[in-house]
Amino acid sequence: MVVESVFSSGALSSNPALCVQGLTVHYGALVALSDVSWSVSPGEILGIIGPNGAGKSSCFEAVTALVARTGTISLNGRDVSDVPAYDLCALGMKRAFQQNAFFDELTVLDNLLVVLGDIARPGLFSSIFNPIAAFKRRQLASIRAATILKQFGVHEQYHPLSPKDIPYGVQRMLSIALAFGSGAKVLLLDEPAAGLGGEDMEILKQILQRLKHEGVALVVIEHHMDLIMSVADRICVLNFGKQLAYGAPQAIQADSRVREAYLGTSS
Ligand SMILES: Nc1ncnc2c1ncn2[C@@H]1O[C@H](COP(=O)(O)OP(=O)(O)OP(=O)(O)O)[C@@H](O)[C@H]1O
Repeated sequence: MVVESVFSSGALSSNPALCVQGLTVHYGALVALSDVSWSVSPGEILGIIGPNGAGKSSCFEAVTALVARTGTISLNGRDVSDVPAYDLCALGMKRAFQQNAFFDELTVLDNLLVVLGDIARPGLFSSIFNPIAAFKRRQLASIRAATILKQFGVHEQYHPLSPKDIPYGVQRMLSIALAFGSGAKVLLLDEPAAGLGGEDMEILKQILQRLKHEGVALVVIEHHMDLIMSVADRICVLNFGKQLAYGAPQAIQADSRVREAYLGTSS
């Protein structure tokens, strides 16, 4: 048995925000994920790493109920294994995807107002019968949306633009802001650093650390080793759909099985 039991090693958090146990995903005959278990507590960052095709995104697909899977998933102590994807969001589990997806015909600010939904929308009745109140509500929502965007490094000059017209690095931050929306207890980020340069990488790092300090439980799939090793509290390493290792970043970096999986050599 290659995988050390995460239960016996005491590595599973005692009071997790999100806990997955025995997660298994099949795509037809292909076993994309096999018996994977990890957890993350409020104010923690769990990194998920592994070579291409290791099953990292499938892990998120499974956790967010977007593919058929077996295993159990609990959110703040509640078994949500049978809860559909749209209800998981209402329970505080949010996710940003590997590819950016925006409403390009709307401004950056309006993209977030759409996500904020009821908070921003005055409603037909109030728009017709109380337009001033509706206008004020919309104004307050815009101020709130602008504040959230700035917290994610999307500065004011980008708010009136279409997302397609802002720099790629800012688009990645916008993706995270849209996923987070009005708040999240658990935030799943799929390769947030993909394609980012030095300065954007530093901004991303600060965003992750801020969310962590605010008590959000973060699960981050990442290929960028310097980033994930510097911010994560624990790392789960996947290889060919199996959990190869699970532990503190230092232990993972020293693990010869991990080096072999990445480099084909344990030296
Ligand atoms: N919808 C699907 N149908 C069939 N096979 C799939 C599907 N999605 C993923 N796979 C396969 O499942 C395996 C795991 O894929 P997955 O995308 O989860 O890996 P990954 O670790 O996220 O890879 P990457 O780092 O390249 O994004 C791969 O062999 C992939 O080809």
